[in-house]
Amino acid sequence: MRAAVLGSGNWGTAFAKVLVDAGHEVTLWARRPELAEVIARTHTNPDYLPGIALPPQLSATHDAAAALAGAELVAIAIPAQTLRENLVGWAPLLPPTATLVSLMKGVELGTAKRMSEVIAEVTGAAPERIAVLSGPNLALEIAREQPTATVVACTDLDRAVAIQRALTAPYFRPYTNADVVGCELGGAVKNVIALAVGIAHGMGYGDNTAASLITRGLAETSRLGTALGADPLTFAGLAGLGDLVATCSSPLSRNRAFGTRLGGGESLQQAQEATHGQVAEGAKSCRSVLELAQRHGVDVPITQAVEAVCFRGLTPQAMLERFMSRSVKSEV
Ligand SMILES: NC(=O)C1=CN([C@@H]2O[C@H](COP(=O)(O)OP(=O)(O)OC[C@H]3O[C@@H](n4cnc5c(N)ncnc54)[C@H](O)[C@@H]3O)[C@@H](O)[C@H]2O)C=CC1
Ligand SMILES: O=C(CO)COP(=O)(O)O
Repeated sequence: MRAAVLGSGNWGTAFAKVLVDAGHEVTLWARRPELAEVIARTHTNPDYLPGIALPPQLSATHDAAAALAGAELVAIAIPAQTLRENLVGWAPLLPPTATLVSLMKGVELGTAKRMSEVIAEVTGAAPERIAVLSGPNLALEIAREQPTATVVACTDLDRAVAIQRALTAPYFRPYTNADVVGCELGGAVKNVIALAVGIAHGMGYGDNTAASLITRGLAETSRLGTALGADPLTFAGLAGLGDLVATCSSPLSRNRAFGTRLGGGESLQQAQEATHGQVAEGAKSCRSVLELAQRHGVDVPITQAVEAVCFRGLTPQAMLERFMSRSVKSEV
């Protein structure tokens, strides 16, 4: 199969390697011509995955038309909030029958749309042609070929199975799921919960606090997802609990690290500067996830508090006090 991966940051680059290792002909698109040149010449991506040897068969280009020509699978891994503007340019170049796979974990600001919804809207592609990949997929671990499971979600299950087969590599094991809404929401909301866990970690709190936030974060994600039509069981799976645990526990997570900075007393701007251009999606998607929840009348206290820390001057200390002083209730 011929595949294009649009976005050569951490995940786009690692995912392109998975595709090559699964036996495909892959071209990686980089926004900056100089990065495309370095990847093509050195078979490394020093800006995002230093020390990782990329397969020499992996092509890299700054020319989106060249990357997309003849592609049967197009995977997109750019910051969620830049998807719409980029897709407008890419849409005329997309092969008409290609499967479009979102690797992104965010909800669009302003519209509160999921990434697959933005793809459908801008490209006009039928939902059956659009798939979502989600799960506990820290890019660096996958680039290091550490055994990892993932989920391919598509409303067209035959297509999900075809993608699953195409992506299977010795260290990468995809499962299928027809619940696109649940898989996408699981991925987007866990970034917000990881910010909360990071904030608590930055304040010096330990594993009880983290596990409490993870578990109640999962409850909040399930509540929102169910209200939006997702299958509640999805949140017990890789795109729910799996990704939440990986992201909230790992020092590799940009969202958790971002939260740790906030909890340690840094401002939003300071934390943003420290990411060196790498994306911490939750710091933006907390606003669109909150909007989505408010539209559907769903209580999302952790998301609401994270949004307030990021944008309304709530202090980390006041955030934790707010959680602990909520009215007592039954767990389920
Ligand atoms: N890094 C990871 O472990 C995983 C990331 N994801 C998701 O994948 C998406 C991409 O994440 P990463 O690759 O990690 O991000 P990253 O920050 O490592 O790389 C982002 C890439 O997008 C490019 N970019 C930045 N602004 C752009 C713009 N305006 N237009 C076009 N390209 C632009 C950057 O140059 C870079 O190549 C995010 O939604 C993230 O949540 C999902 C699973 C795992
Ligand atoms: O989505 C991820 C792991 O599944 C990566 O999380 P971060 O974006 O927080 O690094």
